[in-house]
Amino acid sequence: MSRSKISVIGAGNVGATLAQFLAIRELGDVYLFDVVQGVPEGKALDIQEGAPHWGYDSNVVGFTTPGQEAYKNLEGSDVVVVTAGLARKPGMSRDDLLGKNVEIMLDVGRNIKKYAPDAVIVVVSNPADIMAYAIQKITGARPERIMGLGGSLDSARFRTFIAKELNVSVEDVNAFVIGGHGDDMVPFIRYSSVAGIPITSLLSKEKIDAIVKRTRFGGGEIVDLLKTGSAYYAPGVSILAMVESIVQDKKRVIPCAAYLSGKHAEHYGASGIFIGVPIKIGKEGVEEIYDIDFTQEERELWNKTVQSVKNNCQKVDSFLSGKL
Ligand SMILES: NC(=O)c1ccc[n+]([C@@H]2O[C@H](COP(=O)([O-])OP(=O)(O)OC[C@H]3O[C@@H](n4cnc5c(N)ncnc54)[C@H](O)[C@@H]3O)[C@@H](O)[C@H]2O)c1
Ligand SMILES: O=C(O)C[C@H](O)C(=O)O
Repeated sequence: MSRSKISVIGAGNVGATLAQFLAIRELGDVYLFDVVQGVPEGKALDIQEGAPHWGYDSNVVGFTTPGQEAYKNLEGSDVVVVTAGLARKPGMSRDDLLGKNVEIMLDVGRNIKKYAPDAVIVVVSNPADIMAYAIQKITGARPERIMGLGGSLDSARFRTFIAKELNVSVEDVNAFVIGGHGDDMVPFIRYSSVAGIPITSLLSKEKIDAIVKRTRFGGGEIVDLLKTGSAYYAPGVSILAMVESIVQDKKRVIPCAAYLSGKHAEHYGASGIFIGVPIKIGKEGVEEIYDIDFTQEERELWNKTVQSVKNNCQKVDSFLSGKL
């Protein structure tokens, strides 16, 4: 069996961390791209030289993109992960990155369209649901081939905080977060449990509210601590889980930003946008979307997050108008 080819565009904190995780797990050969001269080559070589200790045979190579010739190396990618773009600093929201990052998506997306039109695309650049929408418009790829990072990371945070509060293994905590990857994401309390026991019977309402709040602002908590950028270790492994499920066709069910149309659009009251919902991830990308029930209160939270994603998609539409 030939090795998978995984391309990572953006060799910054998230991209380089992911590249190393991919190599350590030997999920395929890793191709790293960035606009800053020498950075992708240097980081790829550095990761490659650790191989004897880790024991992996994955090839890790890097390419500087100005002049666009480098992008030819995207050809044959099974997966392309987009981590190129600005990260926020204290005082900023993810939405503040929209203007600059959508410009970067135009450059990146055009090259994916040209060289890797059949790849499954994982969009990480923020705001991720909105950048997934932009990448779909720019590449024209089938929406099922595109997913955005959000829930995989937010759920990992939610599970971590529940496990720490109860002093139990994270392995036994099941929980997920849906909606946009922004401050109005929806940590789903009713579907969260420890070894099948609902968290509502283990934790007080006050404790759960505090965990939900911390999860919603989990990205901002790290930004405030780091000061110079945003999280990358937990994002790296959250993307790794998605890529692993694609290249190994594992069919994992993970909440991610996926495109809603047809019966799912009707169920979720949101059509033609990417937003976090539980999906089955396999070789084909988004292989199934699960429609989950809402109580009245949950539906209100859901509608709020849908509205903010929709507003941002309109900004992308105006930006891309006349450019495609
Ligand atoms: N969706 C999520 O859950 C999630 C999680 C973490 C980070 N992010 C986002 O991922 C992005 C990257 O974060 P980071 O911490 O790695 O930032 P970073 O600044 O460390 O790295 C970004 C890299 O992108 C490169 N870049 C910029 N324009 C490019 C272009 N046109 N082509 C190729 N490369 C280009 C930069 O040179 C830089 O190396 C940010 O937008 C951040 O907000 C999203
Ligand atoms: O918070 C950010 O800006 C980065 C990322 O979306 C995160 O949740 O860590």
